[in-house]
Amino acid sequence: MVIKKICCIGAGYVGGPTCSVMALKCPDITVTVVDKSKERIAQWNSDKLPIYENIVRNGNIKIGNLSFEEVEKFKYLGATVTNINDTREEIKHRINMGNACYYSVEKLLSSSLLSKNLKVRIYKTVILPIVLYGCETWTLTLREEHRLRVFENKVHRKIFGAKRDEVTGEWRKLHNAELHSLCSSPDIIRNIKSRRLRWAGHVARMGESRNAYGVLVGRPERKRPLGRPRRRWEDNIKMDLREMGYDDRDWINLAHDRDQWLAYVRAEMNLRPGLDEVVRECRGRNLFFSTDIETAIKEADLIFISVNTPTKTFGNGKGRAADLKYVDGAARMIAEVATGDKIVVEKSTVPVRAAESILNILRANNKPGVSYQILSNPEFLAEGTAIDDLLKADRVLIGGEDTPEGQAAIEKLCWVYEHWISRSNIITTNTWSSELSKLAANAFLAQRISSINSLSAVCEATGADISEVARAVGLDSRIGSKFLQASVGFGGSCFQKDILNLVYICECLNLPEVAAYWQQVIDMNEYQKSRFSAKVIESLFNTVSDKQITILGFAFKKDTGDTRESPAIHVATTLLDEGAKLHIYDPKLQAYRNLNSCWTVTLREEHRLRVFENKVLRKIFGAKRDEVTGEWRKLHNTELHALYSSPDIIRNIKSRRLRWAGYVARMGESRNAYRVLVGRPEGKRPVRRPSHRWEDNIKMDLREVGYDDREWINLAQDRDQWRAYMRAAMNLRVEPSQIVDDLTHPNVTEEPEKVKSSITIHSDPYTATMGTHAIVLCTEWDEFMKLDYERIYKDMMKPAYIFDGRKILDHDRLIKIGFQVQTIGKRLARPLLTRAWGSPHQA
Ligand SMILES: NC(=O)C1=CN([C@@H]2O[C@H](COP(=O)(O)OP(=O)(O)OC[C@H]3O[C@@H](n4cnc5c(N)ncnc54)[C@H](O)[C@@H]3O)[C@@H](O)[C@H]2O)C=CC1
Ligand SMILES: O=C(O)[C@H]1O[C@H](OP(=O)(O)OP(=O)(O)OC[C@H]2O[C@@H](n3ccc(=O)[nH]c3=O)[C@H](O)[C@@H]2O)[C@H](O)[C@@H](O)[C@@H]1O
Repeated sequence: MVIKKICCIGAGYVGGPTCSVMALKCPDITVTVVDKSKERIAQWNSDKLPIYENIVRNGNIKIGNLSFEEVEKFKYLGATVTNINDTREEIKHRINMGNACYYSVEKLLSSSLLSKNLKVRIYKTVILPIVLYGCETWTLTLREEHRLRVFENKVHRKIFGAKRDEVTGEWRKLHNAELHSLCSSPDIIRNIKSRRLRWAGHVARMGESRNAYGVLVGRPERKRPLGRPRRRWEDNIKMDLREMGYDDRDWINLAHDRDQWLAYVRAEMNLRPGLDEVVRECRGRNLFFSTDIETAIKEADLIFISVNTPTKTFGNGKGRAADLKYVDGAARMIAEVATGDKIVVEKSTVPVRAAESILNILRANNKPGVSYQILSNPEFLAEGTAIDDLLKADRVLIGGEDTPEGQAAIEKLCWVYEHWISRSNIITTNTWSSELSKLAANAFLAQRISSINSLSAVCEATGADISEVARAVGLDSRIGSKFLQASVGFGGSCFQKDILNLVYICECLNLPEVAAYWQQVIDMNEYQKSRFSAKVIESLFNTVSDKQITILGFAFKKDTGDTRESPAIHVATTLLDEGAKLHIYDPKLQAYRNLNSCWTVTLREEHRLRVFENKVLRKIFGAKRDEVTGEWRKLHNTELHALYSSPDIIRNIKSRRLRWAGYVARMGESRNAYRVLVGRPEGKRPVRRPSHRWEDNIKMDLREVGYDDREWINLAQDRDQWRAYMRAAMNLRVEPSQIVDDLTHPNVTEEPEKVKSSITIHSDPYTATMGTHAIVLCTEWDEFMKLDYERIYKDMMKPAYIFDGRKILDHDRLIKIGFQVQTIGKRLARPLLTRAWGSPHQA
């Protein structure tokens, strides 16, 4: 049996990315990810994935005394330059030249005497330079990128030859995905982007005396013609930089630092695809997201269980043991619907010997003709770098039974991974070792953080600097430098839960000393979070009651939208308990909100309607006295929404639109309105993106409330169901609720209403810090390093405090601006305030 179909139960942080990479790298396998949550599947099937991871006009021209005739195009150093900087023609010409060269060496490329490596080298040294001549100045559009890729794929196809189809036995051309997995070097577009960046840096450093620089920074004087401006070369540069996480607009300054710029040029070449790109490439081809769990299980040869395994909140082992109810549920579902032989793979992190429980469930419900093999294949990816971790995994661990059937199942899973991971990096063990290794890996990683955090307290008490200690220790190759970054404490959905689980297992095995040893890793983390929160309160003269405090960053680490077990929750809760008013800003949680509203087509119209509504509401609720300046001011939009509890104007429109849509859908064919809805225009569609239709709006509104089936007209026939969707659309909150939910969860507070009234979520770091007494930085987002702290300082209450829980800010600069700065594991000189409070944490 070769694996043809894979099903993965659980479309979360593990299931989604893992299967996307599998689909990318295994074009011969169909991968279906199923989940019981309709909303999650709808997001995976939309453009907004549920996980965030982590580019001259008329008239003669006069220069000085010289007059130049305007021409439409001319050749300069062999490249065609046009008057409207249209590089399409030049790119076409270059591809033609490349083709001519390709045909002259075609025989070599298909020769059986030369190795594939040598042929690839011929392509890179003979053909590619001809195509890429002058590419540094190209402005690429998607169409041109496509043409260039088609050319490169043609050459690669010649080099790598045909493939015998496993099903039909016939020879066939290699698919693009197969070509990409055979070709390890960066593709032609990466090459162009990297060269373009190198040239851009060169031009930016040229200085004002040079023409090329003048063209770059100069702005044309005349009025811009109507219509969307065409993409400029500089836009390409900015887009390329943004792809690599540099979103500052002032790239010319960046280019002056040659080393930094070179790092970007190199990074461009090595940029791997993000989650969005991988999903976009595979979805609908061999990657599917669905809620039809039964069919996917029935059809699959191999089933991954990637469901969540949270800490138990009840019964035996409450607060420590892993809750296996979702794993159980998935196993029962498999037992119920499976037909034929299945390999069931535990991807979720589970306690040791969990495979046994799964097997018991499957065997107890055994049906004739069905047999199972259970494998353990834990996942080691980290959020935010999932695709990279999956593509370049240090190791893949597969545990199975030491029986011929068990070994055969291991071989089959190895075969899947061997599509992109070398065999030497695939380790096979017995099932229990594999399960324990996952818990052990997380425990070791968390232990390092707790170890360095424990020493950060010693540093603060002695004057040592934890960064220097970490560096000195980490340079010992036996220790290594990773995971030695002192912080406000580790968070995330796994470290704490997995170590608690390990502790519980040890207790059950009557190994109390081992249990106590690992428990200490968690205790140290709790101590670190409490110590940091206490430092904030103490520094603010031991009271934060009614003080405004800004929390910068709420995710448990940068580059993720996940807030599970985030240390920010601990810090925020402690401050709220002490009566503080919190203003919270997190770039990612904000971005989610922006994307949310992008789902609605006519953003401009929505904006106009909201502006109108806000004007009326402002009149109704009047002005507000500013707490800082004491002056009367207009209410901000967020304040208006907090005061106005009914659904806003857009919700109203969406709900009414759905009501009408249901009505039309039920009209029947005799009515014109119905015919307009279902009819399709006959003529050819004009070339350009089709404008959004009313029906698209309806579909989007439905998707927002979790209905992703395309057959909405059928749904509308059921009046009750339709009404339920209409109501849902009316009550959908657009505001991000994740932070509020985290802080009002019953485990966190007994007074959710009080908490809600004490927190404000901001969409901008500057409004979040306005009039605040202190800033507490909880997540190490890059954006926080680039904020305008002079501006922030001006708008804050004095003395202005910053507590850097991630050690990422330039403390000397902040102190110069006037801030009182506190961080982890280091005493900072505080020139303005010399008063001592008798605390060892105070400098
Ligand atoms: N988040 C991470 O970075 C990593 C997580 N893990 C482990 O992987 C497992 C999954 O973690 P995440 O993906 O973060 O969880 P998640 O909570 O993001 O996703 C789990 C998904 O499973 C679905 N689900 C639960 N029971 C189901 C059922 N019976 N049928 C269909 N769908 C069902 C849920 O609706 C949810 O969408 C956990 O055991 C975790 O410890 C392992 C490595 C990394
Ligand atoms: O089993 C899991 O779920 C995963 O858990 C972690 O991945 P993740 O939790 O996504 O994130 P990490 O990068 O490990 O960070 C965890 C926490 O530790 C903190 N941290 C990390 C490193 C460090 O030096 N200091 C530090 O405080 C981070 O800020 C974050 O709050 C592991 O790194 C993954 O290998 C593992 O697969």
